[in-house]
Amino acid sequence: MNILEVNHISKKAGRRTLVNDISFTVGEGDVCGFIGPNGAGKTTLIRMMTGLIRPDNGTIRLNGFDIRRDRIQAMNGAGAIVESPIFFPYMSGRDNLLNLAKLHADLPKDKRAARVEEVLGIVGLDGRGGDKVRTYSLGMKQRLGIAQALLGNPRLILLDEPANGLDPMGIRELRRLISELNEKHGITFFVSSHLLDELQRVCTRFVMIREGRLLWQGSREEWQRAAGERSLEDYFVEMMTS
Ligand SMILES: Nc1ncnc2c1ncn2[C@@H]1O[C@H](COP(=O)(O)OP(=O)(O)OP(=O)(O)O)[C@@H](O)[C@H]1O
Repeated sequence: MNILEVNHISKKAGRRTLVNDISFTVGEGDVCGFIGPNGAGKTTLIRMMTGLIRPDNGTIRLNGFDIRRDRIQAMNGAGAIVESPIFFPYMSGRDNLLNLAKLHADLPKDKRAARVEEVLGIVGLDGRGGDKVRTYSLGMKQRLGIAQALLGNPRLILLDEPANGLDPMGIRELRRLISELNEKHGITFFVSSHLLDELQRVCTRFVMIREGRLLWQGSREEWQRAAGERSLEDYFVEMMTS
């Protein structure tokens, strides 16, 4: 089953076309890398996928629900970090999550605290849940962001440039967390990134865009067949410049 379907999506800002008739699908259980150079339209597309902005044309379905017509149901099964997650720095990670848990109508009041402990444990922040967020490293803030995305028990998580600004250790932890959530909890991921090497290690599928247009989509195996001996990075640069 396709957990994410993007059908003929276009978006203009004034006369400028930011996204031009893009279609692709992501199957349940995939970790899909979303690749494109700066300004390709990745953030614009992810913002449309989460219903933050409206496309001019086309439809987007999350878990089978149209994000425009049935946003609540569509986002019910999805979690997202689109801009850097914003937390109150003077509150603990745990209290931030308890606060955000109130937004999940399907999480009853008496289950909130247990769910918060559970997601803190999943992202490896259980030992630091009581510390104020301002004492967290960027990597810990990213993990707290993922914990927030996990609160509603999503089947799909969308991440826009989650590795931005992270050091190599932070990137490795993030990669491990994505793999673990995918393998142990069956969560599908759609992750935009410039870090091709990182994506190559974790992704089962790729969607590539340039100047608002779809350039390539396919599985890791198809990608490897096409790239041959070349590294993902070399092949990417070749496709982007051809
Ligand atoms: N509201 C807007 N009005 C005009 N132009 C915009 C608007 N939003 C985005 N753009 C432009 O659209 C293009 C695509 O932007 P977008 O942020 O989606 O790209 P991106 O692929 O996420 O890039 P990056 O990797 O640099 O974050 C950019 O050239 C950007 O300047």
